[in-house]
Amino acid sequence: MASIKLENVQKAFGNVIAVDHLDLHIKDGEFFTFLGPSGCGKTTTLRMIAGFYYPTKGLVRFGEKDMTRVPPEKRNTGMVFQNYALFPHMTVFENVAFGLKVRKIPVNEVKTRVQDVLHKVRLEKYTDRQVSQLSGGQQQRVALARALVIEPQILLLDEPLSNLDAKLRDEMRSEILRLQQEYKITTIYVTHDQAEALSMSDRIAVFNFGECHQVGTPTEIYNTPTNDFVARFIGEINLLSIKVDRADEEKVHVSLLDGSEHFVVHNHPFHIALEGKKEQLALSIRPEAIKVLDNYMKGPNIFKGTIMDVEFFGSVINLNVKINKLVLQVNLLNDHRSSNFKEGTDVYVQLPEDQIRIIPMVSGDVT
Ligand SMILES: Nc1ncnc2c1ncn2[C@@H]1O[C@H](COP(=O)(O)OP(=O)(O)OP(=O)(O)O)[C@@H](O)[C@H]1O
Repeated sequence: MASIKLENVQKAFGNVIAVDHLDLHIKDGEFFTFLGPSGCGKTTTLRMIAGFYYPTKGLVRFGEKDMTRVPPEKRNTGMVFQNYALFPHMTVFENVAFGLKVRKIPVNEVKTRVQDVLHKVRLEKYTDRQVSQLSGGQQQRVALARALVIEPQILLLDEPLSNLDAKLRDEMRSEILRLQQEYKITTIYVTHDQAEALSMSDRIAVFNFGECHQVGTPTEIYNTPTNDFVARFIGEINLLSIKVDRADEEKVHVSLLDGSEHFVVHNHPFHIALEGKKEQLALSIRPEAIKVLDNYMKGPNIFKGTIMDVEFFGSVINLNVKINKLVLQVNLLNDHRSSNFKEGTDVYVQLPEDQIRIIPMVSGDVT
């Protein structure tokens, strides 16, 4: 096992800065995910950890050891690539044994180690099968076995499930987690799929345009995104451009930019840190945090609106509710009230003040 530290890392390819100002500390045994849209620098970062690329600036450490310019074969990392990169005309055994043979491990030991790892990934019956005759999921297991057989300190997985269909992907997700827990190996998982990231990771780093926007546990990232990019990339969110009218220790009073619609927000310490920020601010609230009231109540953040459309998903119902010029998305669990929600119906909605966060907008304007 090993912890990994990236210190102020930058990687440039000519004029293209693929990764910049990157500081990360991945703990021993952690399942850590790099999440972000295509081209945001996830693979480049993974490759700097594997040693396939050296950073233009900054340091890569395993534990306290400086690994920045150590070649890949001396790093003791196991990597699984998106396209598996297996040798199609070799057998399962030969594919998995390859890395051990390169390391000049004695034949008997190679045999035992390959058999052990094939047992772990449940492929012991396929030892002599050619890789080209395996299904996608089985090939993925061979790729995992090949990475694990060298007993790496660190396991690096680059979008390992993207070539599998939805059902197999679910199966392999639990398989990867099971293996990671069994081997207790520090693992970095690259994906652009938020559901994978949320369900598998101990912690997630969210990337965009070569920069890391937030690092946190899945609940931190979902419940307390630090800006609009993270909020929008993970789950659904209502974002409204606002200005702050006044704030005291407990509450922040805000309104839309044209001065209409006032909101009261519970003052999290986080909001104080936003004072003096250059960016436009947004009020953010998840659609499932908004309540539809049975009857009108007096209180802050209660608005009369009209249902514009209703999307029925069985267990949940998504509404778009128009409040004057605003449209809010409201997601509700399907309960006894669901038949009341029809297009054109008036409803009272409440935005609970402790569920609202004010965040800076770093990626363009919203309502
Ligand atoms: N070898 C290279 N030469 C030049 N530019 C590169 C090279 N590798 C990556 N880039 C650029 O660096 C940026 C980050 O690429 P990277 O592959 O790390 O993104 P990614 O987040 O892994 O994307 P994807 O999910 O599509 O694989 C992109 O703009 C990409 O075009």
